[in-house]
Amino acid sequence: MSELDATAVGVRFGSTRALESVDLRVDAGRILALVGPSGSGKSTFLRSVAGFVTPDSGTIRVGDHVLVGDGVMVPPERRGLGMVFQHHAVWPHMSVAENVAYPLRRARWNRTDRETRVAEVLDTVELRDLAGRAPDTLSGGQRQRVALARALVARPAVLLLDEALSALDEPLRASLRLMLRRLAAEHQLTMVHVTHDRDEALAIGDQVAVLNRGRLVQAGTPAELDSAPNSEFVARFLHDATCVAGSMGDGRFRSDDGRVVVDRDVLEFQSGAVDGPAHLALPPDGVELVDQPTGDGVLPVEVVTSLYGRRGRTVICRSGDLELRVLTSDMGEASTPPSGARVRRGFVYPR
Ligand SMILES: Nc1ncnc2c1ncn2[C@@H]1O[C@H](COP(=O)(O)OP(=O)(O)OP(=O)(O)O)[C@@H](O)[C@H]1O
Repeated sequence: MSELDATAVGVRFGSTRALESVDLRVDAGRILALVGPSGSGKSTFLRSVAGFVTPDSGTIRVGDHVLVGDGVMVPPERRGLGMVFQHHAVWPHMSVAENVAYPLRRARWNRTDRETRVAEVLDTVELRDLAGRAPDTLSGGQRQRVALARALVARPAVLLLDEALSALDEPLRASLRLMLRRLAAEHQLTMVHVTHDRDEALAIGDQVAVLNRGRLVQAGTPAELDSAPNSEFVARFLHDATCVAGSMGDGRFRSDDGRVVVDRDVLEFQSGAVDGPAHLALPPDGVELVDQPTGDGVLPVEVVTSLYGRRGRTVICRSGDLELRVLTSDMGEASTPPSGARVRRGFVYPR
């Protein structure tokens, strides 16, 4: 049980800046979910912690142990970390138990201690009954749990998960998310979980960090990120928000084309007050469909199509060049389709 502390980590591959002065911290026994679009630097961060990538600046510490920085670069095998990848690297010629025992064998544990520890870990990941099985007789989810057990067996200080659930289908994925949450709580395991799936990041992380183009954009609890995205990018990425360019003035937001005019009362300013050029981000649950195309904060829309979801139907509308998503609880019953969308909540950022 150790905290992970990364300060000002920078990584460059030739002319590509993969990470730029990233600060991230995970408390002991907590899960940090790292999310961002493809190429944002998630794997590079994880690989820097694991020791497969050498940062050109910054410090990485686990507990009191400096892994990177101050002239130190500890090799991967001496970092005491566990890692699980998307595609389970389980050795086909070894049984489940032999796979899990492998790190202990390399660390020269004696046979009795090894067997006790392997049985314990197989219990943890609910695989004890399959200890003697060959990996090619297991399901994908079972094989991924073997990889997890092997990463856990030597009691890593921090567990690193690189898209570790991404190759699995629901509902297996959901059950492994729960298993990871339980492991962190019951065994006080510190984890960094990299995923491109924002719902998974919010579900699994005690803290969620959003990366974009190698920079940390926002970090906070899932509730903080959900309710207060600090930038247009996070509003788009986490909320599917529609973004409109315009400006703030006279107590309202007005889009450049004049189609969207919204009173300040329903607007939130997560990155401080804005006066002048601005972006308005409209999350789907911040807009409601109405029968009239005009009115206060209403823009005329045409319904294009809709997607069913458990929280309601997401209606895709068009208003001029703008494509707008609206989360609605009732749709499809009305005899005439809605012709307006009223803004009830929007986020404003400087432009
Ligand atoms: N070994 C490498 N050599 C050169 N460039 C690299 C290397 N590894 C990563 N990059 C570049 O660094 C940037 C960040 O890549 P990284 O794999 O960390 O992103 P990611 O967020 O994990 O993406 P994905 O979700 O697609 O896996 C990208 O521009 C990528 O092309």
